[in-house]
Amino acid sequence: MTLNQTFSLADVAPHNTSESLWCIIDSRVYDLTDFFESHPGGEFVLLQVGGKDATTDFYSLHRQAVLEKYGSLCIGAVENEEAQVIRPHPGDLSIVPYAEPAWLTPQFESPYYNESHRRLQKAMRVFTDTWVTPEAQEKEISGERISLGLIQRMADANILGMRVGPGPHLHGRSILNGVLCGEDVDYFHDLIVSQELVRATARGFWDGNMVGMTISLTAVLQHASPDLKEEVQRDCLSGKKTICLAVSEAFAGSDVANIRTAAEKTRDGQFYVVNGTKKWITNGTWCDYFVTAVNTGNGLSVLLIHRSEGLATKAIKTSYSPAAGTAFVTFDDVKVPVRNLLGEEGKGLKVILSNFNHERWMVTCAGVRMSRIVVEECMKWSNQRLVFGKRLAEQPVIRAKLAKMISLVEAMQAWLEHTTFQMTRMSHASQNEHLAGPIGLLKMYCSRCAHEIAELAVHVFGGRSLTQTGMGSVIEMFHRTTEFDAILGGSEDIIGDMAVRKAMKRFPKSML
Ligand code: HEM
Repeated sequence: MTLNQTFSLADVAPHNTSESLWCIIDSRVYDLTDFFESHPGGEFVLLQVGGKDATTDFYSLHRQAVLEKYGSLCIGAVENEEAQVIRPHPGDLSIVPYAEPAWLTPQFESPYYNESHRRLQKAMRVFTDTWVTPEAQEKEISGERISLGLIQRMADANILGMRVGPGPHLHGRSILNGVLCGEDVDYFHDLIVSQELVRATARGFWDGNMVGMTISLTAVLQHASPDLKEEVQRDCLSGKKTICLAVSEAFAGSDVANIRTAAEKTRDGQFYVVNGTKKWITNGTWCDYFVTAVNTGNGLSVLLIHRSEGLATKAIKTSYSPAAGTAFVTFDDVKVPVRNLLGEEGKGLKVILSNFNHERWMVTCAGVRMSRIVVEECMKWSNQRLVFGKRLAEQPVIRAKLAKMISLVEAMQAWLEHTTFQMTRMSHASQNEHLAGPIGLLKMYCSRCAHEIAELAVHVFGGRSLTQTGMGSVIEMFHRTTEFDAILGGSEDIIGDMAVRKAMKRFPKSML
């Protein structure tokens, strides 16, 4: 893009044919001569605006990001005119109403966040805008796994460690080059990392971005022997190796107790021999370690299995991007040293359940932020789209949909923050005792709200919500994938039921 050269309106006007085609957008002059034949919206519309100011037409159909991408078409600026459109920079907060949670809105205060949270949010936003979003957008389409370069970058900044939540694994580590000490990390920092990373708006890539580690490394940190824990923590948090959770099977999803993958001890008692299959294993196509639920004959047990002879993975085609690395895993006489048992034999359910709260809460953090991004998209579109000669937002029916969406997202964030605050005040054991029910209900509520927001957004965007490119692409992705959150980490019906059963157990014995 060059703005050194300036043109008058009279200079631009003659360039209105296919031989030389210029137009003005927001005080900048674009030479479309070599572009108009490949324009995704067709040649005709561009020939119509040749030599003219096309600002209104352009912004009723495109986002500023299109101009950033095609910046090389810009040949200069219109003399004595100022640009009106705001050009975002990495790290910027959105100024669209309700696009940021209240604590990031200057007029409001929050009791939950201190200066360290604000520093982390700023640094995470710059990191996501600069390094994550460009790769996420590319890989979501190509379906390739996250690059080793980005994993390394996250490892160096200790973002990988942050993704497992607060704890001793972060002690002695500096987060994002001194923004925060690992010892000071709490669940609000954890929430910020999840909510900022998901802004890359690429659902398959988001799951591919180490979600497998988030939901499985914790089992190793809490239940492995000290030397195994040390080894795996070092491998995973340095980005050298990757790890995933292998629980669900064709035979057993939320009914974990029905798992058929079997582990039998060798006669010398040195190894388990594992046989069976696992299905829907996020990141499984490329992971090195598998935290695997197995049937040891005396109940459910959990083994840390290294990718080794007899372990094969195959990609499963799902409705979202293969960048998530969703796998079908086969274990064919895989030999696993007994030291790789996590927790006690036959008591694996405890190991699996011990991380479910954090997983469900993390899924909720991301889902709430994605819902807010959808609200932002709808607000922008309603403001820019002209229909029947008016902005979409001038139609009361559209405003009613926006009101519904905003109120849902604000309610979700408020309940999420309230729950997060309780987490900061409880030990891991107390969380398991007192928060399993409330987190289950929170997740259920948020996945229902997201479902409703997706439906409303489709109505606001119309046909554009069906296309994977252009203005409605975020809505298309959200509508296609948000329902996953009702399933991941436990189906919403089951966790809702679990929450009520837990509450009924605490019901007073005497009649009321
Ligand atoms: C620098 C100038 C322009 C560039 C680089 C450009 C680029 C694009 C791109 C990349 C798309 C695909 C959708 C998207 O990513 O948003 C698109 C769609 C479209 N463009 Fe342009 N465009 C330009 C100017 C214009 C102008 C001035 C008009 C109208 C007068 C126009 C009309 C359209 C239409 C009708 C579509 C299809 C949109 C839809 O159905 O959602 N474009 N353009």
